[in-house]
Amino acid sequence: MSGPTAPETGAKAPLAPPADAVAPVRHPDAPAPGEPIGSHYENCFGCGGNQPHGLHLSARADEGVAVTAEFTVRPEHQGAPGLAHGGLLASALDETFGALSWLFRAITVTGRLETDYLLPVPVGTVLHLSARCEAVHGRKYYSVAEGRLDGPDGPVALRARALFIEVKVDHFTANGREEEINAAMSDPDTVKATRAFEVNP
Ligand SMILES: CCCCCCCCCC(=O)SCCNC(=O)CCNC(=O)[C@H](O)C(C)(C)COP(=O)(O)OP(=O)(O)OC[C@H]1O[C@@H](n2cnc3c(N)ncnc32)[C@H](O)[C@@H]1OP(=O)(O)O
Repeated sequence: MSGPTAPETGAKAPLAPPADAVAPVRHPDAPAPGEPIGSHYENCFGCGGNQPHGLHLSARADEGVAVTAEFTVRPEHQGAPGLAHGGLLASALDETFGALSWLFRAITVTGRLETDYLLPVPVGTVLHLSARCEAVHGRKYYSVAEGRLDGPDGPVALRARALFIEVKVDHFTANGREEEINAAMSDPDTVKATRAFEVNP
C-alpha cells in the first residue's frame, strides 16, 4: 500500500544540535539591530510585495544572531472561520527562520520545521515573531522561534524549532522553473542580494 512515509529516524530525527555544534557567528556585514531586512524576492509568498494573498511579512535584525518579524493575519489566511490556517502560520515561522540567513550570511533552506500551536490566531491579529539561531554544525543551522499575539510581549501562540541547511545559489538555478529563474536573474536587486552572499561566504 502506498502513502506518506514518516521522516527518517536516527540522525535526521532530533532538532536539538549535536554536542559538537558551535555557536553561530553574527556576520560583520549583517544588518544592524533594528534595521529592516527587506524582501529577498518580490514573488515570495512570505515576504514578497508582489503576492496579493501572501503574508507580506516584514523582518528586522535583532541583537546577536536573531530577527524579529510581523505580519497581519488577513481574511485570505483563514483555515477555520475567523482563524488563521495552521499551515500558513508555519509559513510565517519558516519565513522568519529564513531571515536569519542575513545575520550569518549563508544561504539556507528549510530542512525540518516543527511547530507547537498553543493558541488560536484570529483574523486581524498582528503576529509578532522572533527567531534566534542557537547552533551551527557544518552546513546545519539550528534555530528556535516563537509567535506572540497583540505585541512583542503578548501571549505566546506559536513555538517552533527548525533545521536549515546551507546551500549554494545553484540550489535555486538548478531546481527552479526556468522562466522564474531567468526573470529573477535579470532583476538587479535579486542579483545584488545573491552576490552579497557569494562574496561573503
Ligand atoms: C537568498 C536566500 C533565500 C532564502 C529563502 C527563505 C525562504 C524560507 C525558507 C524556505 O521555505 S526554503 C524552501 C523549503 N525547503 C526546501 O525546499 C529544501 C528541500 N530539500 C533539499 O533541497 C535538500 O534536501 C537539502 C538542500 C535541504 C539537503 O540536501 P543536500 O544534498 O544538500 O544535503 P544532505 O542531504 O547531504 O544533508 C546535509 C546535512 O543536513 C542533514 N539533513 C538534511 N535534511 C535533513 C532533514 N530534513 N532533517 C534533519 N537533517 C537533515 C543531513 O543529515 C546532513 O547532515 P550531516 O552533514 O551531519 O551528514
